[in-house]
Amino acid sequence: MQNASDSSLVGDEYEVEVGPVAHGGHCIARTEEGRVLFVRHTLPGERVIAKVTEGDEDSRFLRADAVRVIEASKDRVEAPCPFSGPGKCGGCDWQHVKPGTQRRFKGDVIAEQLLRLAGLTPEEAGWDGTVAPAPGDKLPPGEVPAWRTRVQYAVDAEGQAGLRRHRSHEIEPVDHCAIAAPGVSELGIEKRTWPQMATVEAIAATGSSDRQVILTPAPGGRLPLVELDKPVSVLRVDERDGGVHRVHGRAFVRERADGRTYRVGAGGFWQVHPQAADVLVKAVMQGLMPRKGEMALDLYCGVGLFAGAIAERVGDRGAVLGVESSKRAVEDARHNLRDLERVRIEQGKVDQVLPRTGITEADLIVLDPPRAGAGKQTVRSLAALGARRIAYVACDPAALARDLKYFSEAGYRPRTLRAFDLFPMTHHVECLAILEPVKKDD
Ligand SMILES: C[S@@+](CC[C@H](N)C(=O)[O-])C[C@H]1O[C@@H](n2cnc3c(N)ncnc32)[C@H](O)[C@@H]1O
Repeated sequence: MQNASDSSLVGDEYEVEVGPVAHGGHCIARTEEGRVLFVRHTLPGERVIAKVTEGDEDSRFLRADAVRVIEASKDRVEAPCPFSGPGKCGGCDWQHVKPGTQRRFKGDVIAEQLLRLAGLTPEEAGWDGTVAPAPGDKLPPGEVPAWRTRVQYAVDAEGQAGLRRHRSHEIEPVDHCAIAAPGVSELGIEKRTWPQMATVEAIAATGSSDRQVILTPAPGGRLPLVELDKPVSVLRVDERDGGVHRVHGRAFVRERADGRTYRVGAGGFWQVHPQAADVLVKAVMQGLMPRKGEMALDLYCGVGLFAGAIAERVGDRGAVLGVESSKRAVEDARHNLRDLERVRIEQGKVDQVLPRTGITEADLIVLDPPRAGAGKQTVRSLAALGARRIAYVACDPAALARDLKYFSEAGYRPRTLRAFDLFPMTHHVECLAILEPVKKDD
């Protein structure tokens, strides 16, 4: 993002020694005058020329790209993707870093957030400090896990699909995304033009051959006749109300996890890494250890992933209540779990639905909120239900740490914490905290 003010420092260059990794895919450095820089495309310990990309004289910190490396870290590699680098595609943050070191960086960020926002050391959080790769993602040097089963391409004025540059509306033209799953790459979105379109989202389901393309026309744009080499369903986003409508084929894709098939309608949430749903279900079940006859809540339940897994385990005498705000996802969840009689799905926001249900206690709770986390009020009302264990699935370690602090104030502490690298090459990381009530004599 260019800063146009008179005091803009965009374009200025500083030679700096690079400090630690910070949350967001950059490292911290200071200029000789003491200005704080968030520098991308570098690693801790490097000496680089950092060119300012955002900020002015009055900014608390400046954003910058390392445009020249003077002293390289031993953990630096040549980025396997030619579209990665200063000013290019903004999708990946760590292409230039060895995969094991990427995971170490993510671990450093989690540790820093836990300490700063929750006052927890790794030991106190029940975490061994590691970030586990997804099964199959440990590859020979130079090879990149092709994990993105959902890719949103932006389309330029000529109808060419590309990927957005970092913090920008500008588009980097690409002929292939290195981290796109094979099912997405095979659709060849980059190989044809998309006149009058603003974005094209490609989805390749896991465990079924379903492929889907969701088109968003540019303002006033008309839908093109879409003919791809592969069988694919096509949907379009209505620019007036944001609704997603079927053009041809199915209005959903079928995903598989934990031995069940889940229908996911357009725009509905499903984990992007093909192993993620299985990895998380397994870890949540290991952490909660559901018992026959227990009553569980699956909050922010999407299309019912954890509700389905828990319901199978608590059996006919148990019960599961799922809560989800998206109407479409609720329809899918009810359809997906229709064989499980003791599952009920309620539509609405967690903080509004829970009081309405009249539920005053639960044995187990899973919550998997969006990036912002659950927040103080919701955490308090969950703690009041007295669950013997709570599984908190988090895609943002900062939000997790904030909510862990609220849980601690409400009498829950982490029993274990695990972290998974379900977004290789990017700064994103998934965490799972299993919480339990603090005992009186603790
Ligand atoms: C990270 S997704 C998790 C979905 C599901 N647990 C899964 O793994 O597939 C978060 C979900 O929460 C829903 N959501 C967002 N805000 C919500 C709220 N305040 N109350 C209930 N659901 C919400 C979103 O629609 C989305 O489906």
